[in-house]
Amino acid sequence: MRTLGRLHLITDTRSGRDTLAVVAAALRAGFDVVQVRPEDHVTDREAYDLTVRILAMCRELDRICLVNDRLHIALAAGADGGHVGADDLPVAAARRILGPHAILGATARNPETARQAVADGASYLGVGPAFATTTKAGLPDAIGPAGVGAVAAAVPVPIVAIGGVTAQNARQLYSAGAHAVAVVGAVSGAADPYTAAKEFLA
Ligand SMILES: Cc1ncc(COP(=O)(O)OP(=O)(O)O)c(N)n1
Ligand SMILES: Cc1nc(C(=O)O)sc1CCOP(=O)(O)O
Ligand SMILES: [Mg+2]
Repeated sequence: MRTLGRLHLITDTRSGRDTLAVVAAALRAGFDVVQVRPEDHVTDREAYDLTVRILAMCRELDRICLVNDRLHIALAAGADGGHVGADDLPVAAARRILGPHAILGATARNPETARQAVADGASYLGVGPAFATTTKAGLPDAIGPAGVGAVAAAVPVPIVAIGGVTAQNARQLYSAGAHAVAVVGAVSGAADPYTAAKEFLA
């Protein structure tokens, strides 16, 4: 299994932005992982086409490409793995589908669910919301760096902190024990996504 990088871009297919241009900017700036996260209304065909194009961009720069929720698309496109949460396939089922070598992320918001997800086959955990976010509705309250750190201390796999992450607050999450941060709005919603992505590298 490949080493998981420390900066993950999650695509934003909502904003009317050019998703591919944002991905290109983030990769050029040095982001290590792209998670393709099509909105629920996006058809499988559209999601597949988007994944194939983003995967090609990742392959060119030897970066990792994951697919959120839709594991059949991850498999069909030949992506490096996928990510599942509470409303998706159970982690053990996702592992069976992706096979033993794929990267499999699972959302975990506390140490107990984190331990279970790892026992079921997760190779990394998405932990959040670290800070308040408007990108996704219906999330629980932010758990802060301390909540992220509590999960990191409970499991031996990399923790990817998500939710309200900016270039300014990312350091707090790494210090708390996160291996990586995952970002939507701070890059996709920026006037200049390349400059915004570069700020994370600093
Ligand atoms: C790295 C990372 N962490 C958490 C999530 C959220 O996954 P999930 O809870 O399944 O919610 P959706 O993203 O599917 O709306 C994630 N995608 N990535
Ligand atoms: C998709 C998602 N999942 C979260 C979770 O906590 O599970 S937070 C989130 C959205 C993150 O977007 P932004 O970087 O713009 O805050
Ligand atoms: Mg999901």
